[in-house]
Amino acid sequence: MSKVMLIINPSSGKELGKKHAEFAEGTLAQRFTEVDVRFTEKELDATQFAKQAAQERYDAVVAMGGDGTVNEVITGIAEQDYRPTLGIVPLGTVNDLARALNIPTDPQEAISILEDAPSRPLDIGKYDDHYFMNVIAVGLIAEAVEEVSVEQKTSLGSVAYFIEGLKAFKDHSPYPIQLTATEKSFDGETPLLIISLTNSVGGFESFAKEARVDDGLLHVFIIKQLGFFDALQALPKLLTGGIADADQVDYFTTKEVRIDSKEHLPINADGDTAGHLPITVQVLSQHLTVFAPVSN
Ligand SMILES: Nc1ncnc2c1ncn2[C@@H]1O[C@H](COP(=O)(O)OP(=O)(O)OP(=O)(O)O)[C@@H](O)[C@H]1O
Repeated sequence: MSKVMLIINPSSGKELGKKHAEFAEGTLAQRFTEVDVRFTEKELDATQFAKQAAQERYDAVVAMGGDGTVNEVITGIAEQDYRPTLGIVPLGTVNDLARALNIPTDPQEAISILEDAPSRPLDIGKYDDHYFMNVIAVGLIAEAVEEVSVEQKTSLGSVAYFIEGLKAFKDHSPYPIQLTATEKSFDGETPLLIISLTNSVGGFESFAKEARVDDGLLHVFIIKQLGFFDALQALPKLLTGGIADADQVDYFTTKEVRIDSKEHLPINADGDTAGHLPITVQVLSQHLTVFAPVSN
């Protein structure tokens, strides 16, 4: 007897959740004896469903939705002693965790893989009582997220955020940040600070090319003051080479970092605004297991 809970956000991405539900249920039925399908109706439903799946010792919980839905599912199981294996069917715009795990961004293909994909360990991050699976950003990205319209997001995907971010570089002075970790301290100004668990940030799969999903590390990028054209020149590196070795970037890895500011700055976690500084961010090394194709 094996049980899986399939949690679907019907509003994610292009609202394709209902269309893919039947195929997903059928595919999971090849692997598990019982498939419990739940549709979310509002914020935190996915967290509550996933928590219940952990408490009732389901073998697996599959999140079908955008990064917000996957984050909610992870939040639901992270705190539990018994944690079901996670499955992901990406329906959103960015889908960073799916990219990092080599899970196809085509929903049908991602569903097919769940029939027999092996599981592998997965790091997640924690700050205060929040969890994240991909990225924490402080600074310009928060502005960019608010400026991007739904139409831009649908037609341009992650490039829309980059364009809005570039515009914001022109209009804003950098933010005062104090950062403290065993490996490094920083007290200065930055337009953008990024802490990543995986290689894919904002849909750019080469952003943190050193990062592995189970390396037990936070990858910290402090972008130094940039002009608009410096930022534009960084684009090829973003698309292909990774930005850790760019002149305008301070990069290090750690397991825990505290970030503070004399300003009341919002933070962005996995693409959504979530709380304010100060925060202490830590990695929970290999805290979850996740179904994913055999990685390269
Ligand atoms: N039935 C629903 N109708 C509207 N909103 C919902 C529903 N169920 C859940 N939600 C909310 O939708 C939020 C966003 O969902 P999600 O991130 O999965 O999709 P998305 O925004 O389209 O994806 P992406 O950000 O990758 O483009 C969830 O955090 C949740 O609060």
